[in-house]
Amino acid sequence: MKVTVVGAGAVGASCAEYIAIKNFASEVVLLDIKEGFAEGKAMDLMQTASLNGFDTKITGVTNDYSKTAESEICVITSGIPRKPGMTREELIGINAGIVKEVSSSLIKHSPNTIIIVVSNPMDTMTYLVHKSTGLPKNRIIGMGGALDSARFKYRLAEALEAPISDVDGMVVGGHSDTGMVPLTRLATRNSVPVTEFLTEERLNQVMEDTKVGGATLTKLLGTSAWYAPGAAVSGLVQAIACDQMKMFPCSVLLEGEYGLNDICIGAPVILGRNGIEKIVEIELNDAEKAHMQESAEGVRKTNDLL
Ligand SMILES: NC(=O)C1=CN([C@@H]2O[C@H](COP(=O)(O)OP(=O)(O)OC[C@H]3O[C@@H](n4cnc5c(N)ncnc54)[C@H](O)[C@@H]3O)[C@@H](O)[C@H]2O)C=CC1
Ligand SMILES: O=C([O-])CC(=O)C(=O)O
Repeated sequence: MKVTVVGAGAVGASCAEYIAIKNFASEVVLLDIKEGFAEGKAMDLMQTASLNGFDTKITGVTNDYSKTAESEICVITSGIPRKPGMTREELIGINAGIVKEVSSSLIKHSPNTIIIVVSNPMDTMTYLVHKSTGLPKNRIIGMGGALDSARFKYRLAEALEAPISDVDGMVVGGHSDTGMVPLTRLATRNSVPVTEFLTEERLNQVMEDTKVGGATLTKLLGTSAWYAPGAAVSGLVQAIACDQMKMFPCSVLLEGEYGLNDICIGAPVILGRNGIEKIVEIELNDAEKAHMQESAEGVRKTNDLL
């Protein structure tokens, strides 16, 4: 299994590291536009192989797409990250051009690849890849919900004073500060709804903390996060590579599901060898449906800027 990661910056390198540590891929190609940067990151990571016990071969290349040929999965992390005080949507001006060019170059050398879009504003960048490449919808996946759900579980565990492994929960909707829809009604601690343990007020706080998870880290770090984003991408890559049929919320082109059309937005999907094997439609209550519609309006506004 050959995987290409475009962008050897914070998220791309973290993603390559987690993929290698999980030891399921034969090769990871890191590609960056900055001369020598991906080569340096790849060499540094390869020097952890004997320490971390992995056999995945990581190579770095400067903008040479011929080295990415026949990749089964390509991850796009190239583009600028936000700075404190910015929204993800403000990145569209620079990132749209990068994502369009990168996806086209990848497909030239790997026509059968599955693309995972990470660059922000992610839902709109995923939609852009759909519109500009025409790849089948099962082969274009946006990563946001897997990360947002991990942050949701972190916040739920904090509120419950429980270990994170006791907690389950999912975030759907757009990957934005206002558009995320954390499904508190369905979140559980060991199969017991968290609503049994937490007040509505505390759950609302969990919800709000989850939605601004990326902004909170951006304020602390001066740039956006990379460890959890890298780990989340590696989870999607592994589910596809190992045909795990695992369920993750991902940004996916909807055609009627959740009452939405012609939009990429976070919804639960099953990931396996063909990429998106199935979109899972769960029954939302009226409030959740309204949040999802509001979230979609936000994503559409950003899509209109393309
Ligand atoms: N979807 C999500 O959940 C998340 C998305 N992100 C997004 O991922 C993107 C990357 O973030 P970081 O890694 O922190 O940024 P970074 O600045 O550390 O790395 C980006 C890399 O992309 C490279 N690059 C720029 N143009 C390129 C091109 N045309 N071809 C190849 N490489 C190119 C740069 O040289 C740089 O090394 C940002 O847009 C950020 O907002 C970040 C975290 C989570
Ligand atoms: O916050 C950002 O800009 C990066 C991102 O998407 C995240 O960490 O959720």
